[in-house]
Amino acid sequence: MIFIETLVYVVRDGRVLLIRKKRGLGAGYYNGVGGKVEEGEDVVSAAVRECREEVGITPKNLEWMGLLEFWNYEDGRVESVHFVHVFLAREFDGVPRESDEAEPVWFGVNEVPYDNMWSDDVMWLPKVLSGKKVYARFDFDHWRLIGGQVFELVRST
Ligand SMILES: COc1nc(N)nc2c1ncn2[C@H]1C[C@H](O)[C@@H](COP(=O)(O)OP(=O)(O)OP(=O)(O)O)O1
Repeated sequence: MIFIETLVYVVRDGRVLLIRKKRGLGAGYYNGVGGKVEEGEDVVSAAVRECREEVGITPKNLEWMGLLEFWNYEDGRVESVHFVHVFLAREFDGVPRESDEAEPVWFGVNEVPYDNMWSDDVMWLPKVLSGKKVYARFDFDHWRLIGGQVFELVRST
């Protein structure tokens, strides 16, 4: 199975908005706000929709920060591939509220709870939160991280 997904990191006043995911893949972990892109939807519309659904806010002026690939293997075969577009939002409308999918929690950008997040996050999220664009690929075995590479994207002139 191949999935196109989004992750949005809302930042304001030195803090980043994460969700504690309540169900589905990664339940119990803190993560950015996001989910799967639906049929016929573009990635920005999907990112905005997920923010509205999961925490009741509308992010504005989303900044594309990179692409992550997550390859999950089971018994030596590819079980699923997830292409995840990452965005920063420095402005939003609304007040974050809890939903049946997610509990929103603000953290200082230097106090992100990496011990309670997907193990890949510490390898790329600090770069994104400091304004760097990234491409990364991570391999998992039954969703246990087994390898990965992270590249910073730079504009060539
Ligand atoms: C494996 O490493 C991952 N790390 C991080 N930081 N985030 C990940 C990883 N794998 C998936 N994600 C993110 C990407 C998306 O934002 C969500 C996918 O969540 P879900 O499968 O629950 O998607 P939804 O559309 O919200 O769920 P429904 O299918 O129930 O509507 O996780």
